[in-house]
Amino acid sequence: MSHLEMALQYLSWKYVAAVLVAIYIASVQIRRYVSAKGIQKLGGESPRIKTRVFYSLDFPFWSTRASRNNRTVDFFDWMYEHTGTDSNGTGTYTSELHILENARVIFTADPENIKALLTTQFQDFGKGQQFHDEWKDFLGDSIFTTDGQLWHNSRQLLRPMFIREKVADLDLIESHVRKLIALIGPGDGKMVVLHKLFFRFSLDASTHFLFGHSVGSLDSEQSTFAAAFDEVQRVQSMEGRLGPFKYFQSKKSFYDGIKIVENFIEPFITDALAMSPDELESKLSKSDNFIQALARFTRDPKVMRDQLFALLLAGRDTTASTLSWLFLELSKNPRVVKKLRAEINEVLGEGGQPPSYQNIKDMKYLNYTINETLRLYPVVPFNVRASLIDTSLPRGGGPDGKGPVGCLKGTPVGYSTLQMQRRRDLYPPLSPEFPYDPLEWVPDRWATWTPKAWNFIPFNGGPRICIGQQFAMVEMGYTIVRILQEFEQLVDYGNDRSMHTDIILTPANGVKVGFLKQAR
Ligand code: HEM
Repeated sequence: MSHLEMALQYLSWKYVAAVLVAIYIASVQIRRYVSAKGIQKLGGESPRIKTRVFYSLDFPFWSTRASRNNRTVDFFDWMYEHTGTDSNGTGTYTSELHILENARVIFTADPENIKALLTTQFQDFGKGQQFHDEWKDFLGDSIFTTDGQLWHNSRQLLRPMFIREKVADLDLIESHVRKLIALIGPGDGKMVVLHKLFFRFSLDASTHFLFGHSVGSLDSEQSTFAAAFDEVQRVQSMEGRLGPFKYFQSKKSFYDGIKIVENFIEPFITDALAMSPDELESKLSKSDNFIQALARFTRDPKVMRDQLFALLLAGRDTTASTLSWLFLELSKNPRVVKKLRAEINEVLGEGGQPPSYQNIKDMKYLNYTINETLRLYPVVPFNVRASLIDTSLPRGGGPDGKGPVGCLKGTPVGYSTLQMQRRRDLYPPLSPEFPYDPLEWVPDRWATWTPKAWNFIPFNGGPRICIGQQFAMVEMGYTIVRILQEFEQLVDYGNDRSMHTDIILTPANGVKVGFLKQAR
């Protein structure tokens, strides 16, 4: 007879259960006490977000509901306001949630803290193990999911693919822009569901750039590849929001989607690996495709698969979504369309000549327009890092919020560029010299205003700054120029500016625009 069975002869089950519960509660209290002491030593806590239910179990419900209703920004505003922050500059834009027995998540929209996360304390914060584990089925050990040496290797591997000659391969983009313009139609003002076309366009351009072969989604509306990739992203993003409840979500469609994308990519990897390093070297040229270039640096198909998935995610929806927001705003701002067209005609003449890389770089108003879109609608609106060691964030802790915030190893820190770039207190006060409301889309503000360092970071900053920034700016600039060379005026079919936040920020109700060849 075991000791437990002997003890049970003398004790009732109720008694044992009560003792176990007491032990559990005591252990939770002890762990909380130890954590609190550790946090105090490193800095302090930021203001706590209070929810209605025990252990904040209702938080995942509220955040998921806000996302479903396209109210994520309001939800985050509520989070900060209810912990003493407002848009006049009161408070710290840093607060924290204590969830379950002893888990803690910090949220911040403070440029000082974001700078620490991304650059000054780069060694202290990274993607972290939990992020890696949550994303590994999708993005494997790619540049997006790793830290330290593994990340560094990926960055080294991918850097040569973004050299200027690759970035400036405008012929590749032109072939897809032509199809896009053909689908926009004859310029009779009829409604075009533009965001869908942009997503198809950027998928074609990205797959062409990455695999040397476009999936041709502009050729046929029903693209299995696009639907599969969208579904994988949807489930992945939902998982982050559901927190501890993620295990109740079915992931069948997620794994099916991954299989479809893998089956598409696999033959290209096999072909590239079938070439010897010498063959690949001799093929090296501007028209070399990305996979072949990658195969000169790695012969591991898994490494190639992971990096290609990461780049597909990074390169496709980001540019499509930014273009969607930009044209949504253009449809409401005919004055900006006129100014853009005037600049295009001044640089390229009225004959519709395609712009060069340098032309795009030199068009000031075009770049203001893209930057203004990335300011108000940064396509990666929320992001996360985790402390890799016991450390602290510089601001938001202590009674006045000016002290550091202690972060024990493994603490997730969510940061939001969207929230930060919309903070009124980070802009000059409205005046006759600066009449531009920060919450309005006005490209002209860039002529007289330069954001302070770390107040505008749509591509992130520091060592992990977006590797595709130049590629994206050129692809978007080129596309805008080509469309506006073709059409003189846009018609707004009742677009609204509500925002949907999945992994990226998209117009919640799409973008419906008419195009006119000649202004009415
Ligand atoms: C409007 C367009 C784009 C925006 C706003 C954007 C923004 C960003 C942001 C915010 C990050 C940081 C993510 C993080 O560290 O958590 C990032 C990383 C990255 N982006 Fe972009 N991106 C854009 C387009 C592209 C394109 C076109 C490519 C490639 C074809 C690309 C490739 C990457 C890669 C590889 C990383 C990871 C860098 C690293 O961790 O070292 N991006 N991007």
